[in-house]
Amino acid sequence: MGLITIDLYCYSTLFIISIILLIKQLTRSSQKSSTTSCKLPPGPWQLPIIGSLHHLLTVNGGSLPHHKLAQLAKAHGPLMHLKLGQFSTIVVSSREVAKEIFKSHDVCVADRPSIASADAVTYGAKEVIFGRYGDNWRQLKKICVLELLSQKRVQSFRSIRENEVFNLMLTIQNHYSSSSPVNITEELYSLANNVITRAVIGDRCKNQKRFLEVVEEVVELVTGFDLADLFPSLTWLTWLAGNTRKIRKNQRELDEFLDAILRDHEEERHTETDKDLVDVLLRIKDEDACGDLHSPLTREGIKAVMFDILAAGSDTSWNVMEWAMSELMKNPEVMKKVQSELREVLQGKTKVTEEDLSGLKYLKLVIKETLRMHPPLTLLLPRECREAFELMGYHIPVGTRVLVNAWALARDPEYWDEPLVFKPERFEGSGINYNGHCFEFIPFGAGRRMCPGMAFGLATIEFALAQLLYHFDWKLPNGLQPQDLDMSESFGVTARRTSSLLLQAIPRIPCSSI
Ligand code: HEM
Repeated sequence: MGLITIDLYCYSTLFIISIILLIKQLTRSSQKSSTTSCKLPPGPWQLPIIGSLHHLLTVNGGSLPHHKLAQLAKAHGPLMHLKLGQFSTIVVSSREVAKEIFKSHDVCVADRPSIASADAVTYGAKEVIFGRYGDNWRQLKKICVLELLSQKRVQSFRSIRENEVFNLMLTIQNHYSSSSPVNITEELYSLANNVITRAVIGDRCKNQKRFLEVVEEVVELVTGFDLADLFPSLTWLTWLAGNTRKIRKNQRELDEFLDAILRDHEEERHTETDKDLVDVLLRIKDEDACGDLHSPLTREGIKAVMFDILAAGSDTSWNVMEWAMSELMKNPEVMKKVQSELREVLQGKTKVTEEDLSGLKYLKLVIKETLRMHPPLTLLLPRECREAFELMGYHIPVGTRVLVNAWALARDPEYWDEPLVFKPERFEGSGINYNGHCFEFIPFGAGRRMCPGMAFGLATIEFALAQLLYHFDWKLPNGLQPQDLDMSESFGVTARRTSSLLLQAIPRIPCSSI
């Protein structure tokens, strides 16, 4: 779900592409692009073939696309036009432009671009994340919102969260006994993966470890608008990069896993109760005997949705928990305040349940502030314009890609006091929430394509952080000081930490099984 991954080695490839495309362009010089006569938004200067791509390249590969785009927006404005490879793209970097686009033109930008690698692994985008806007997508989104990820369903997975978080507490306790630091990055990754996997497929997967590896490998391959995705007409480039082969191989393996899981569920469904999300999907498929669904839910459709939820649900939650722990280590006074709240509210309880969380106001502010400074999907997910429209006096033609720099919006000094300081108090009584209407803060997106998994994600994040901070005190290992903690981020599926977070845990309140 990330975007542009471009490294130095790309320069030479870009040069070759430029030559080939230049020849193509010269031979077609009589054909005029329909967009050239339109008044497009301003943007940085473009090269004839590669467009604006060179503006995103850096000599040392240091700056990330959302950082670069934020810098460019300072020079060219909050509505900026770039040509990324073969695609005309607008980049939104202000609250006002985001509001205009999501409030007045959301339906025009409700499509996702067609990305060959994503289509391959999602059975032709027969799902929610990459699905083209239309009846099939609307039906699946409704199933997601009302059935798979509703508040009630999220509640029903409470015992999974309680059980997995308890296992995490035991693992950390064991690290203390062996006096080795905890690799909190790895532990939170496993936690997020286990919770989502059990919710989607239950405990019924043979060789679950390999299954999750395949899901991760596939996600990494489809994330990027790498060169092959940016120049889709150059099929040889995809071949050269080896992407097609890798994707085909992974897709086959992924499909075998998903198919076996689905078959097991089909064979074992004797009860009326849905044990996991695959059961829910099978029930909806069976109920279609009444013909309620606009288009029947197929086996492929179910497998595509299973992949969607596994892919979207794990890295995002993991990422937020990891950054929250990092920011708390960097800001000891915030750590002290959140731990005092937890210990005051929970009053020595050794068994913490989700019901105990309602009084944890400051913890919720800490999570909000983490999502402000570190939205996992820094540029949301790319949209594509399906109907031309006018925006701020500019013409936005059909087919234009739309990127919203949520990371830049949440760090803009025009909307935020001391935006680079981790200050959860800023949200106290502010009325700024996650609902996609406060456009300076949209970590879950906005409009029709907004995230349907917010309740699911927040439930895991809140419960895990509460327990980590309540049962243990935390120290940086080897005498490292908070100001020395490396907070650099790398661009991938989500904007994660570059280095793993290693911490020393000191048990404070004993933890017993629920
Ligand atoms: C803190 C955790 C999460 C964050 C910050 C997050 C953020 C996002 C964002 C920014 C988008 C794109 C919205 C847009 O294009 O406007 C998105 C889409 C999506 N997310 Fe999440 N997400 C999180 C957790 C989850 C979870 C746990 C699930 C599922 C269990 C999930 C499922 C989805 C799906 C299916 C979409 C595609 C929606 C569509 O295209 O209509 N997300 N998410």
